Amino acid sequence: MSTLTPVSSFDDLRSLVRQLPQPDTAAAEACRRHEAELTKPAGALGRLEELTCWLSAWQGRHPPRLDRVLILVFVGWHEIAKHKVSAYPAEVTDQMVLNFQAGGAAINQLARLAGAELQVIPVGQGRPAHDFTRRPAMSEAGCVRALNIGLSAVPEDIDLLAIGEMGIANTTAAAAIAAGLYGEPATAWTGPGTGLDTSGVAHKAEVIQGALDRHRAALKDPLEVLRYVGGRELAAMLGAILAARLRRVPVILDGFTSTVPAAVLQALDPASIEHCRSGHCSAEPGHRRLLDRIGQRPLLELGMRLGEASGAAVALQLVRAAVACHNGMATFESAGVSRKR
Ligand SMILES: Cc1cc2ncn([C@H]3O[C@H](COP(=O)(O)O)[C@@H](O)[C@H]3O)c2cc1C
Ligand SMILES: O=C(O)c1cccnc1
Repeated sequence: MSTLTPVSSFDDLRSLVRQLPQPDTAAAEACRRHEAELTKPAGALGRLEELTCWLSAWQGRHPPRLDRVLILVFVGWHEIAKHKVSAYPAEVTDQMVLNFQAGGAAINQLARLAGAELQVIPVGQGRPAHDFTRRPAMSEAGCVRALNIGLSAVPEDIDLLAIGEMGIANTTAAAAIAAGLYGEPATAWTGPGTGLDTSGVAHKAEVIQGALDRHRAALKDPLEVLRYVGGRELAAMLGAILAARLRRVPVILDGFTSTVPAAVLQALDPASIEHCRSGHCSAEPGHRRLLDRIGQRPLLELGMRLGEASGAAVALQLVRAAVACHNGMATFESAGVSRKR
């Protein structure tokens, strides 16, 4: 398998973003033409039809296929957790890694059901992202290491990738990045995460606002925002989304936290996340706001608020439904069905 060359600096990453491959418009066109021949009123499968042509465009083939689907869950640790910004204690992150390995987490069940391989990738275990109320969450070298973990995690022979995360307190980092990226107050992006009450959310927003105020001068550049107030699993997710683009692998995004790295990438180049679709809109209030900002319409809205790629994994069933119809249906001609009058 060919490997993508790791980046050695933020500038290196920026130059990768300037060389992004484009979708295969001929494959997408072949998909649209075939869609029109299938035994149904034109457009009757609604958004499922768009999904198949999106797959064709990025896979560069018609018909699209879903033989190998991969779910990557990046795990990160956060010193910011000590500010009581999560409803759960920091040790849950390690405990959940064991739970993933034992097959007991929600994503283990959903990945199996979706016919997807699941890989859980710890990012900087033993080296939590620093308390960003005091100093940057990561050095540039540390952030680059995390980006490279994501860049190298995407094989070239997969048909579809879903990404997700685990890391107690990472909705704090995600909200801080979103606020920093768009230059907005922390309150606009802060939510309950694992289940804070109203006063807990207010405290979380204060912690984030304090960090934004402290680092204000550094928050002019999207990658610096990620480095100052982010976390290692968020950087790795950005690397994986970028790797997928470079390999022309379509991506399903999960919740608020996994959509934030996509927004950072989009801030570097507005067209850089065209290979991504939002699997669902989570109950974390910042997610709807972020999806509007990056121009994505989620496939599902189920009130899920888990992370772990769980919403993306449920959405994979819709992608499978779309491909099953597109690749399995008869045409008007083959079935002898009359066309529109
Ligand atoms: C048992 C458990 C399993 C999880 N799986 C994902 N998360 C989710 O919750 C965390 C983010 O929320 P916050 O910022 O409020 O800590 C992340 O680990 C995320 O993946 C979980 C959280 C818990 C408690
Ligand atoms: O939307 C998310 O990504 C989310 C929400 C709550 C907890 N963890 C993740």
